[in-house]
Amino acid sequence: MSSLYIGIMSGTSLDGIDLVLVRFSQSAREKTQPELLNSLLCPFPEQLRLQLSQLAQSGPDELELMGLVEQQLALAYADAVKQLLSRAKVTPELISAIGCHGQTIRHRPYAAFPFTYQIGDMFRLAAETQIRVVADFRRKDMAYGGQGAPLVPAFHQAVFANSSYRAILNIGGIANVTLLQPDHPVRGFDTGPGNGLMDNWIQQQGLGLYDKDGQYAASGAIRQDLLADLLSDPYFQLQGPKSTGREYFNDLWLEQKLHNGNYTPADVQRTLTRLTAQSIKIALVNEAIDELFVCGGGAYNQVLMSDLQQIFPKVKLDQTASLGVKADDVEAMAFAWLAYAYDQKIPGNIPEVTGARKAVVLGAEFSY
Ligand SMILES: Nc1ncnc2c1ncn2[C@@H]1O[C@H](COP(=O)(O)OP(=O)(O)OP(=O)(O)O)[C@@H](O)[C@H]1O
Ligand SMILES: CC(=O)N[C@H]1[C@@H]2OC[C@@H](O2)[C@@H](O)[C@@H]1O[C@H](C)C(=O)O
Repeated sequence: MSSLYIGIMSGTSLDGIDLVLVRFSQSAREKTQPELLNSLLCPFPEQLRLQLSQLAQSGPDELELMGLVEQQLALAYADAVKQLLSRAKVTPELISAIGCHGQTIRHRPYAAFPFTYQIGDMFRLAAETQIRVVADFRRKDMAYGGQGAPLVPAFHQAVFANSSYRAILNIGGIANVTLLQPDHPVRGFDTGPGNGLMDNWIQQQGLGLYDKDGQYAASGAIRQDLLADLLSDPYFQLQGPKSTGREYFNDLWLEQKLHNGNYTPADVQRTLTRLTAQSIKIALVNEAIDELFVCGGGAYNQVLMSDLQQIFPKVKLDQTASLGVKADDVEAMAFAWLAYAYDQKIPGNIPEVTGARKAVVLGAEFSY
């Protein structure tokens, strides 16, 4: 028995929608490797990207904007699904479900009443595609006292674990790491900023949406005083479980750190790149990892990758592509897997990772 699932991830970078078409065979309990059949990245229309970015921070009339944006987002997801199906030459009735992350617009695990919001009208997505949708994966973990993030570690364990001490590092807008240590419970947490601060900074300079291959950072120098200031944030010293978001590591956070410092824009970009690498080192300082596999868009930033190799000289550093899954596809595959896990009644969270009181099946179903 095999079944087809679609995974949809649109993450904190707001670069667009990552989709995958995956085949699962038998039960996931039998360590079946999910087979990637097709994938697609659909950039957000500019207006939608700007609105999502606006919603990720406090502003006027947020509810009205959220209502409008949720519908447009669902339509953008549906359009992307149709493109994927036509590329793969597969019809909707062959798909068991879409696992859709939705778009995080607020993540507040440390609020008096912790909450997390992923938007996108999943009923509209189901109706538009005529495929059932499994979504809203984070809130059940939170209901059991967890952070609601990160959720990918269970998938990383299912697909990437072997007999060496492996860390899987996702560098998206925010960065998160999974520690796959043989004979130990899986651990994982958000290390802090990934590409998000770098993206914001280069956008402010009017030099594009992101620092392609790290070329802009390469034109600057690391400013040690600024780096020390950035690393003085208490988040970096917190032990896991911990998670964060771009409502914390954002322009305002950076502005406060830059205050009156006299840094060239290129030096700031270079220092932010080092910040991502250095904060990952702080998180892993007591871990004798053998291998570090990187996924997420940050895997393509050559300056960041070479910083990581410099900081972890003895560790084998590579992209997850060398394990068979392209850097861009890992998160979307994880959400296809979470939908599959929902159908198989397999818990999607790991209590050691999120801090939840127990492992539970995550998600909710939206029928068409
Ligand atoms: N060629 C490249 N060079 C440098 N950076 C790149 C390149 N390609 C992508 N990126 C970076 O990767 C980002 C997108 O990464 P990704 O899609 O993994 O993030 P996300 O899934 O939105 O975020 P998160 O994992 O936090 O939810 C871009 O915003 C950009 O900063
Ligand atoms: C609340 C939220 O959307 N968190 C994201 C974000 O992006 C990276 C990091 O912060 C991670 O914790 C999480 O995404 C991945 C998919 C996760 O849950 O594992």
